[in-house]
Amino acid sequence: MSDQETRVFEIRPIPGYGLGVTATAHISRGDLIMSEAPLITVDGSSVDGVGGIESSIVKSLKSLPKDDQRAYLSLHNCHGTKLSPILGIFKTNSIQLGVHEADAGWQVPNAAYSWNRKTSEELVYALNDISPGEQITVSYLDNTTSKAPRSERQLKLRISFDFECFCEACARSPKELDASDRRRRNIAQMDSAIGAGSLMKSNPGKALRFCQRILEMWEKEGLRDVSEYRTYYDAFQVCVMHGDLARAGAFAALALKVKEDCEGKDAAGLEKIKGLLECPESHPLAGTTSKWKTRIKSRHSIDSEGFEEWLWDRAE
Ligand SMILES: C[S@@+](CC[C@H](N)C(=O)[O-])C[C@H]1O[C@@H](n2cnc3c(N)ncnc32)[C@H](O)[C@@H]1O
Repeated sequence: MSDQETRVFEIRPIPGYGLGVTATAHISRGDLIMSEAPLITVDGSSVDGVGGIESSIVKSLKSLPKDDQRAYLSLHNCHGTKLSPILGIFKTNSIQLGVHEADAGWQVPNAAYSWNRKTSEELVYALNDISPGEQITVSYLDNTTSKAPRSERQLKLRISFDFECFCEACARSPKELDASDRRRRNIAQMDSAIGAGSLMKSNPGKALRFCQRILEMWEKEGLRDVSEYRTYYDAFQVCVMHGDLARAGAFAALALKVKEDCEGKDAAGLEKIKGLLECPESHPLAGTTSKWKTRIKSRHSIDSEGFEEWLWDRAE
């Protein structure tokens, strides 16, 4: 965990949630909140079944100082007697390394964690600006389930963590919940239409409009996480495919910014997007058609006036 003096959070009981993490200073989107090496890790590919996982945890625990062993055993176990305490604690608190996904399972989290392969640490970055006293929250769900309608999210949280979530996304009025669920279904449909690939080629204006609407809808949902990276990258591909190198470059710049904000400057995949930002025409889809051909010189800078209108100008 970061040095006590520079810590911007504290761990304390939150009524109804057990222990939680609260900001002690102003935190801006893109700030690193904490970085921590795991107490123990289990390599799922080299252990056999549940028994193998348990033996691996026990072995790792025995090699730790007594204080760390006690710290492990004091963690929350939401699985009661269904699993041994060692396994129950592991399943309640472990994070899959390398998976993109602070504390409290939130559907509009203000922070997200990511694995840093270079330092072998889990990092938590702020997704929004966070005020002192505000709870720091991350999603407990994988990228697909966290984007699903409320009933699916609740079911998964009940099964995996045994609680009912009343975060601001889940505790909306029935009318607002209905609108939120519809938005999420709509996003999923547009996402798969773009993912299918043929839309990008046959109707790039519509594909770009879908990207724009997905971003707008997530903003309405109050969620600005690393999934924005994929949407900007899709928009990049639409533009590069049809020869608009200027907008492709701008979308690459936005994709890069999202990834750096949510996962830091060491994030996996940054080199690739930096390369595409420098040279969009190096992408394999570049110039599939010349429908939108532009010269890269005409790129607008992200901060310039009128940038948003220019950026989405080709959306239909
Ligand atoms: C990884 S632990 C988090 C630390 C836990 N709060 C503690 O006191 O040890 C997961 C557990 O925290 C609680 N929790 C997390 N987010 C919650 C939420 N939004 N609403 C209610 N309980 C929550 C649930 O009991 C869940 O099983």
